[in-house]
Amino acid sequence: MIITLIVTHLIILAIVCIILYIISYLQSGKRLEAKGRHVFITGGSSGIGKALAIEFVKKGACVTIAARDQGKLKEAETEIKAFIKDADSQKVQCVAMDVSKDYIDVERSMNKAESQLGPISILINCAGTSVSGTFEDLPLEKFQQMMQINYLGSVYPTRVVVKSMKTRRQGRIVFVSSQAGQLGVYGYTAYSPSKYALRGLAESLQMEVKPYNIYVTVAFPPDTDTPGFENEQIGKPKETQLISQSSGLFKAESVAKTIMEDTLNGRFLCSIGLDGWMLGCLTCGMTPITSALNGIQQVFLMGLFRLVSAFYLVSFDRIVQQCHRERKQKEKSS
Ligand SMILES: NC(=O)C1=CN([C@@H]2O[C@H](COP(=O)(O)OP(=O)(O)OC[C@H]3O[C@@H](n4cnc5c(N)ncnc54)[C@H](OP(=O)(O)O)[C@@H]3O)[C@@H](O)[C@H]2O)C=CC1
Ligand SMILES: CCCCCCCCCCCCCCCC(=O)[C@@H](N)CO
Repeated sequence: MIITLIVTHLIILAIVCIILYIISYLQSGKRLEAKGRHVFITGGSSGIGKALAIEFVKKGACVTIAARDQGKLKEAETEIKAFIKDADSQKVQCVAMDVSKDYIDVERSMNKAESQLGPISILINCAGTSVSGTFEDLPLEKFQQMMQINYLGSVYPTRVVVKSMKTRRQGRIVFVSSQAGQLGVYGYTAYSPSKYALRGLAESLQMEVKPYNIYVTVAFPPDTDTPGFENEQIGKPKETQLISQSSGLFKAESVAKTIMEDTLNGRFLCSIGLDGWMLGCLTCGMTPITSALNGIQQVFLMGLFRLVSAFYLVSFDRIVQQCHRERKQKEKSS
């Protein structure tokens, strides 16, 4: 009796695995080799973007980094060039542009980069910034600024490359969201929505461009030790700090390695770390199933992770209550 039960379960499990394997095979792109490709990275002069540039150069790619500050760009360019393997075929260059202001300017800068290093095969939208504070304390302009830089600043560069990627029937487009684009966090009422928006964009765009052999990846990094992260600490509410800490602090290099691998493998969802993996399974929704292993994990673990999330939510609630009490006490004593 027990043996029949076990065998039946194993058969069902095997069938689920086979189905998910077939689905993932149909949905993911074939691996793209980075060697010789032109990789365009916005926000490539610092933090995660710079680490990505280094990883791609190590793989033999040609890289353009884009950001606003020319001085920082030049410094990063020199740093990245030190990782070049084949000086004859590999080039690294930088372009100064603001991803969020003027579409025509973005288009002009990117076309110029393409005239030098060839058509862009991989676009990484990494330029972004964050702001934290309570909803009523955040200046209203910040809500607009976050959407302008983090969301529209990814729409514009993507608009520039899609047409030529479609014609060439090849390409990868990456959006760097955040774990704060998977769950709302105290203090991130302006930042979180701009990162959630990227996922909506990524899902819709993937459906449109798949017939052209273009694959979209959306990455959800946790706190990562970068100049941007350091800046963000100033004025960050204690609640935001403590809640974010639950998924740890990662190195830009390891975040970049994971993003690069998932991009080259044509994976839609890219999670970093153990909590990132759990969050990815829990919030996968209707995202394309591009890895059989991920699909199987999602099917079998989603319910369990919902239970795990309840414990996290209780601990977040405690943090908020505790900070609230502390603040009240401070107000009283002053
Ligand atoms: N570090 C973290 O904890 C996490 C970061 N992220 C996301 O990862 C991305 C990179 O973050 P991180 O490496 O920490 O950031 P950094 O602040 O270290 O680097 C940001 C980069 O983006 C560029 N940039 C910013 N605004 C613009 C703009 N308007 N136009 C062009 N370039 C711009 C900056 O250069 P310049 O100022 O010269 O323009 C810089 O090169 C961001 O989108 C961030 O939201 C997600 C999760 C966690
Ligand atoms: C099964 C359920 C598991 C749940 C795990 C939950 C962990 C949530 C932590 C929230 C982290 C938010 C980090 C934002 C980082 C960021 O974007 C800024 N640093 C930008 O600069």
